[in-house]
Amino acid sequence: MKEKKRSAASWILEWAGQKRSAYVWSVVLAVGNVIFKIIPYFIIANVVTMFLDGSKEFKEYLIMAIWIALSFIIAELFHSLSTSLSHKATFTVLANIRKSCCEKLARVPLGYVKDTPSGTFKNIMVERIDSIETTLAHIVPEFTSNLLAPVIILIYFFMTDWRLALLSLVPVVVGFLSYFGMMIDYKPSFERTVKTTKELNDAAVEYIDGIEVIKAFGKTESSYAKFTKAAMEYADSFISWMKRCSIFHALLMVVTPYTLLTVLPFGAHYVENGTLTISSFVMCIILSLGIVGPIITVGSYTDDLGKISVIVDEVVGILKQPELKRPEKSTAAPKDNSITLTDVKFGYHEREILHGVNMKLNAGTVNAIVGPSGSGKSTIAKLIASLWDVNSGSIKIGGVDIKQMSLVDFNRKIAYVAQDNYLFNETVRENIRQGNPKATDEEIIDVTKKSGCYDFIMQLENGFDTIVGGAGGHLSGGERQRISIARAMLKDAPIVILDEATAYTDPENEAILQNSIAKLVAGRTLIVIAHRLSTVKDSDQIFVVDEGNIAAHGTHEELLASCPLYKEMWNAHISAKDTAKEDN
Ligand SMILES: Nc1ncnc2c1ncn2[C@@H]1O[C@H](COP(=O)(O)OP(=O)(O)OP(=O)(O)O)[C@@H](O)[C@H]1O
Repeated sequence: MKEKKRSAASWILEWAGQKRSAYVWSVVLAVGNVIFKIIPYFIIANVVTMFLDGSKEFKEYLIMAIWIALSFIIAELFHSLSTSLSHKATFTVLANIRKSCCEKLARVPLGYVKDTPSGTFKNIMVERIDSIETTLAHIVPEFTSNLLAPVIILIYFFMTDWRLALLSLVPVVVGFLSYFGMMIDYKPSFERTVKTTKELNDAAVEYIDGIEVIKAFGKTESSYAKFTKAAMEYADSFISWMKRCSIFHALLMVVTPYTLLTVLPFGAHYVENGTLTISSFVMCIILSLGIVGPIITVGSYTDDLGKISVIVDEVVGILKQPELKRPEKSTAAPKDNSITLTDVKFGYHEREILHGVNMKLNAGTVNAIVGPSGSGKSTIAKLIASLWDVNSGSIKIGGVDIKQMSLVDFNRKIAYVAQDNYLFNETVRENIRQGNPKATDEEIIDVTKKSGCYDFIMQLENGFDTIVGGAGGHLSGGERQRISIARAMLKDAPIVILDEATAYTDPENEAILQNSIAKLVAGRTLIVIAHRLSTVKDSDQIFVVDEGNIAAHGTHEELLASCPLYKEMWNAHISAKDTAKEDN
């Protein structure tokens, strides 16, 4: 059955959580504000009537003036209390939306995050969520009060003189029609601006991320063509929308305020023919002036309500993404750290990449995955690391399907180091500490000594306190990899996956690193993906992947004897090494 679409308001109330009552109180106070804002209209009408009746009592006029002043003060008090409460609730809503999005991104398959340009998430989670702050904080009290005020005034207006009350609505109706004209294709127009804004963001992020390549290839002009095109479309989406709305908007702003256009001549006529008293006429003029302002304000908020609804839809779009299917609590505990893949099939999109992979990795052994580029090695590693879910088949750790394990328990089991592991723009020390937030400074130093990166860290400008730059940009590729390995080692997980984790390291350092890795992972289940076959030839077991299938597995010697593809790759590797030596 198709799930019923929830309204933006119900989502907002959910995100408001404990602060929901603040919104309720904000509305109650806003109603109080309306009542005290309307009272002066009646007092003024009363004053005019008194004056027309010939009253000359100064004291009475003074009391009326004091009541008017008091009403305004009380109305203002209610208003500020109301907006302050709605602001508190709104900041909770914004914080909760962002928290939910962040938590969600950690639970969805990596593919969804990777396939979406990072500018899109940033735009939704920062700018667009921010953009609803003012509206949301003001809309609750002010929309209520501005909607309620004209209704109360109109009821009184109809009781005073229904003919003038109806006539006063003529310009308001024209205003409403103009407003509906403006709103006819509000949703698609606004969605187009949202789309072009996203594209502009993505183009900007891509341009900045790729600036190194752009400069290196001298493509500055042609590469910002995409950005310029996005900027033009962004501008066009707003301009064409504004053009279409401008006539309706002008009508709305010009006609709506003129309730007097009908009330004055007809009122005068009714006084003339004796069907309306002068004091009622004055009252009607004052009431007609009181209707317009709030109606225009309500009109402007409906536009904001539309925006909020589109932004809530975008956030819900993220929150509704299918998650990795994992229980909150593990339903079984692995008996050891062996890994078994049974008939695993997987594709990133429609195209199947792995066509029924079977592997058995014994606990505490060193296992290598080798094969031609694009054959599916990293995909196997990522599936074992649970970054994606298999399409069919199963992956078991110690006899337990990883889908039966909670993400927390699973994460304790595995340390995964990729070729380009992300480093945060923090100190070297804090980046390594992410492997184990409870680690002491001594433990961090110890792991860097064991993984052979202590010396180079000490040579950095501020040693362990050196800030590594965005994505580790202040460090070389090899340095980033070594820090990533130290971070993974600090995690002390029983299963370690190294996916081309030493690819950027020079041969001399690679030997040191391999040595330290061998010591550090002793007793753990290790999976290594490497192009340099000499670094994995001593593995307990080597799996040869070819076009998404396991072509063969065994030790180096066994594969040399039985697997032509492995033999070919080995020979190519040896001759490349020899050529490199000769060149030196
Ligand atoms: N996120 C992705 N979306 C779509 N296709 C992908 C994605 N990642 C990898 N692929 C495709 O899946 C196939 C296997 O890729 P994979 O990275 O597993 O190969 P690999 O053997 O590790 O290659 P290499 O040795 O070059 O790193 C390739 O054809 C690749 O283009």
